[in-house]
Amino acid sequence: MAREYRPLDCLLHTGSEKLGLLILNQPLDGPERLQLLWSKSLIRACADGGANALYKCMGNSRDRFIPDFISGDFDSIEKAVQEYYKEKGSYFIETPDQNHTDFTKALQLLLQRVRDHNTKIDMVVTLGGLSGRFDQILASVETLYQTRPLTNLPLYVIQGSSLICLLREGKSTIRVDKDLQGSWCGLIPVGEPCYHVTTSGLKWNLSDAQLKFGTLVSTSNKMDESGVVTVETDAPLVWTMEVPRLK
Ligand SMILES: Cc1ncc(C[n+]2csc(CCOP(=O)(O)OP(=O)(O)O)c2C)c(N)n1
Ligand SMILES: O=c1ccn([C@@H]2O[C@H](COP(=O)(O)O)[C@@H](O)[C@H]2O)c(=O)[nH]1
Repeated sequence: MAREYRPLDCLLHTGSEKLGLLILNQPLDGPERLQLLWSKSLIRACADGGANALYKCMGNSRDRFIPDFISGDFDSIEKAVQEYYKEKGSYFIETPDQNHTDFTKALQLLLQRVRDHNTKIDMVVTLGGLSGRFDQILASVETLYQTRPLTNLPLYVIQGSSLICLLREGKSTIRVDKDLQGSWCGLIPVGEPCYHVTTSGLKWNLSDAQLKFGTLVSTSNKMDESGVVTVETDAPLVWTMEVPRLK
């Protein structure tokens, strides 16, 4: 059976989907997107300097946006921010391991808490991770590969006008409300080559094609007017698409 992805539904004011929300150390795209995602979330967390971003973004409303936990090696969170969220009751979890990023460790903790408390969420949305340092951008993709054995939930990473998620081997269906369709999308074989990829619903479809760096990578592709893309792949594959600005 195909896995279903509805990557942009989390950004609609309608809908009943429930989220896990993780904030990374990148500037947030403004309070509106964050408020909407926050209101749909059953668990909210920051990775280290992500707490600085939340603190700054929410300004005088920040006391209504207190994360459940903040984790990391704590080399980036500002002292005043740390004190503020401690006083407001956020749980602090130190993860000193220097072989994994704060993103990977925070996502693992979030998924662990979801499992332990039997929290019913439909997806995890991470804000940040796609801009700033190039090593961290690639590490964000790597986190999605690392986390594959831990969950079947869709994991979306969103920053600015970009979204990524990792499609598993097998069949996937991606549905996007026609009003939300952006002008570009792509299928990027970052972690390993994909030797057999077949798609429908794209302007440039693939038919049992190889996607591999040095051979073919599908960038600057477009969804057709159906709003439904199907992807069948023999290896995990990064789906990326434009995130429109929503009012
Ligand atoms: C082969 C190898 N290269 C590099 C590292 C270093 N390293 C990998 S993940 C990590 C932690 C990164 O923490 P994070 O807070 O996510 O990023 P920072 O802002 O500190 O760079 C470190 C130090 C390593 N452990 N092994
Ligand atoms: O340029 C950057 C810097 C960081 N990130 C992400 O945020 C977390 C936490 O970062 P800290 O610097 O430890 O506060 C990091 O693991 C990255 O995933 C980023 O995306 N871009």
